[in-house]
Amino acid sequence: MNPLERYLPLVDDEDAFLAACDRPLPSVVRTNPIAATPERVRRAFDEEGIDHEPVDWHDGLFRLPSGSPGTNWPYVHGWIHGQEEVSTLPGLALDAQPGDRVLDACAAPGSKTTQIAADMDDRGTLVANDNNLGRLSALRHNAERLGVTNVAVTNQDARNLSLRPFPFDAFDRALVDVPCSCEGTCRKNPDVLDEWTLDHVEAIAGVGKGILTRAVQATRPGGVVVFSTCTFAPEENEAVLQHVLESEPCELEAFDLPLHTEPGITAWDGETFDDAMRRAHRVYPHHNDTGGFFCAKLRVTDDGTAADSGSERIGEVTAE
Ligand SMILES: C[S@@+](CC[C@H](N)C(=O)[O-])C[C@H]1O[C@@H](n2cnc3c(N)ncnc32)[C@H](O)[C@@H]1O
Repeated sequence: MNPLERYLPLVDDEDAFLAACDRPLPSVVRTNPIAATPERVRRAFDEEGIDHEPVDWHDGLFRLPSGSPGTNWPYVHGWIHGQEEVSTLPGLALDAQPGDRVLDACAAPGSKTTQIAADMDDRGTLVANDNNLGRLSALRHNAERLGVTNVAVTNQDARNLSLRPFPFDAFDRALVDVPCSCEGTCRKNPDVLDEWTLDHVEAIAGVGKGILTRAVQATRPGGVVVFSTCTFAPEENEAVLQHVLESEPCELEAFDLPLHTEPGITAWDGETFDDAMRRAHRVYPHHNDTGGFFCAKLRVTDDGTAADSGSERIGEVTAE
């Protein structure tokens, strides 16, 4: 069975949803405002004869109908970064400010990290953590190419993230872009549907719960935690949020996104979720001709336990 059929009861137009999931996704690049303006990038594309189309809801994004972004010189100069449209949404929700202390708990290869660094005007502290050392090399390369200097790279299991390496005991904001079953990337990588199993969905949802829990604990009261996945599976989305709402001092906050989204759901497969789940956003491919995505914003409400809960530092820390 095609796993996408699980979600037909959730969508407004079943045929349009399945047809969109079957169409290849165009390459998209994000302007890196540390190095260039959207207008400068557009002129560079014109000068080089690179086909490009604007994205109507974000003036820094361009679709490249006929090319891979890594082969043009605006890329080599760090003016642009290949990043799917929906992948820019968590950064918009996080709204990081210059001088903030920000955690990116699952950061590699750094698309969202480098977007957040630009929002911070490359000032403050951005901790880019990932448990996969190989993927962290790609993050370091991207940060260097894009001229990002406010990033500290850590190699920890985010479920036990230690704050000992840092001269502060809580973050102002955290992004939790967890590993997932990646169903929403099927337009780019159809293999994800062939490899799909419910056992994997449930196992990876457990990892998501652990990472989101620790990120909330590591964020100061009043701080913001953004949670995102590229899957439609409620087990990995609403059920993870429900777990954290019940166990940590935080609440779901309403927020706007500049494209068509649907609210998070309040029931799935015999389970019910908090009504506030409707404040989360589901992105279906047929509404904006994008990948699939999920994004929610939590506000930490009470004094959590940001300091280390006795866990040992697991990985190395290197200043970027
Ligand atoms: C969806 S990807 C992150 C993409 C990244 N945020 C970006 O925009 O480029 C999920 C990441 O989580 C990492 N990961 C998986 N389990 C983890 C864990 N327990 N702790 C920290 N990172 C983990 C994976 O190595 C992977 O790089």
